[in-house]
Amino acid sequence: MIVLDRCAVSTVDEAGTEHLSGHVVIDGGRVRSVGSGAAPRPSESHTYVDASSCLVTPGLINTHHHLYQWATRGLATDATLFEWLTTLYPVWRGLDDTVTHAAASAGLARLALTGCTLAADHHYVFPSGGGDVFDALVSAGRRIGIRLEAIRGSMDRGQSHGGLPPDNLVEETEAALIATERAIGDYHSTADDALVRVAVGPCSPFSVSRELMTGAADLARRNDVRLHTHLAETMDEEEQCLAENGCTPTEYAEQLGWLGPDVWLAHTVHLNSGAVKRLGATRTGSAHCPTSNGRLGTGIAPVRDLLDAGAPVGLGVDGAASNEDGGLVVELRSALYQARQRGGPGAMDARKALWMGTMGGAQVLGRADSLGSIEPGKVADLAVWDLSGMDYAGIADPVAALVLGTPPPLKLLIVGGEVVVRDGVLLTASTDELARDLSAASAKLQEAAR
Ligand SMILES: Nc1nc2[nH]c(O)nc2c(=O)[nH]1
Repeated sequence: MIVLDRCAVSTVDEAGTEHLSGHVVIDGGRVRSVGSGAAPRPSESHTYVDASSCLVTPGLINTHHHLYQWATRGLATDATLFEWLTTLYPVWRGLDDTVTHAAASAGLARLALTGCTLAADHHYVFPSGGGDVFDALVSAGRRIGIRLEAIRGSMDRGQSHGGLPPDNLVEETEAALIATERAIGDYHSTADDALVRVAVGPCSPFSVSRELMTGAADLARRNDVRLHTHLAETMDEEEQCLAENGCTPTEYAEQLGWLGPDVWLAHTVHLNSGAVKRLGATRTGSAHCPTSNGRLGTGIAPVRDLLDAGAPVGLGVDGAASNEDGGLVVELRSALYQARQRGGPGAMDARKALWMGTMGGAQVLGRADSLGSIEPGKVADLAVWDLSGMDYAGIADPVAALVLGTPPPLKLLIVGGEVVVRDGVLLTASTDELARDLSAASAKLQEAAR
């Protein structure tokens, strides 16, 4: 049992309940109580934490990532998405299970250290001869100790079929579907506090055939798991889709059965008003990736419009090859700034940004019944932000300090009642070791690409 006392609490519950001086009691991996004033002292043995000068929020939820890309940061820094991908595909050809494990471990560590308790990772590169890279990803998740939505991605449309990736990087359609179903059987858990869930994720319309898109949707629905892909990220994609299919990417997705409450789409930058309405009406989720969209110069997603239309929207860090920082908390501020650049100062406030990074993400990943807010009975995934010190001195509103101020260090990161980060230090792995393995993995990939 853990008692967090004398802290500000932003519960992110339906009513937006906050306590300027309050407490949270955690028992058996769940929230036992949350409220104002001093914590009731339990009679059972417990760990007492004086969390004054801290803000407790739900753990942040990252709805889109490509963890393997930690091994290829800093390349093609001034390119469009298609130029960036065609530069990186040959490097990713060298990916294997050792590189994936090192990259994913470092990426998950960075996420944990920036407040993330659940990360969705879209792994879509499976080079022949690379060993079991999906297994390496899941094992990295277990090592670092945050929850993982492991998305078994795929590509089957190489250049000889009009796709963007080289032929030597794509899988056969049927083989990709069989491997995806195997990943679900091996790793998916339906428990409401599951540490690992599996979703189905053909990569993007320009790297996946129509057959794989529809086959993946059938497979996911047969197995009752979620569906994920990239959509409407650039105008290049839209132009290609119009030329090939005579419709926009959103219309194409709908034709293939790819809108619905069990689907979430990464980026959704280029949406016309009809597309926004369809995503809202079908409750299709969006993973909004503001930093990556800025790094690749793809545009500003219509997040305010999507929320107003009733579509769930969460935040995504995206792969570290298009977001070298790789941290999650800073995405709260990026999302707020981008919404305001598009829609003016009333388009988003700090609390809505925090909502997107927590409850919005839980909705997008279909886990809002157990995660995303601090309420009795819910799973105890919490970030305890340390707002002591000069950087936060005198900022009256702790939520504004979190979203608009310097990204704060963590006093604690708690996943299902287990402490993963204490006083800014990751407890589950040595960051020196992670850095050493990551450097070796990056060098190995770049060497292989020469
Ligand atoms: N930002 C990204 N967009 C993508 N589209 C695609 O097909 N792959 C990617 C990717 O890795 N990052």
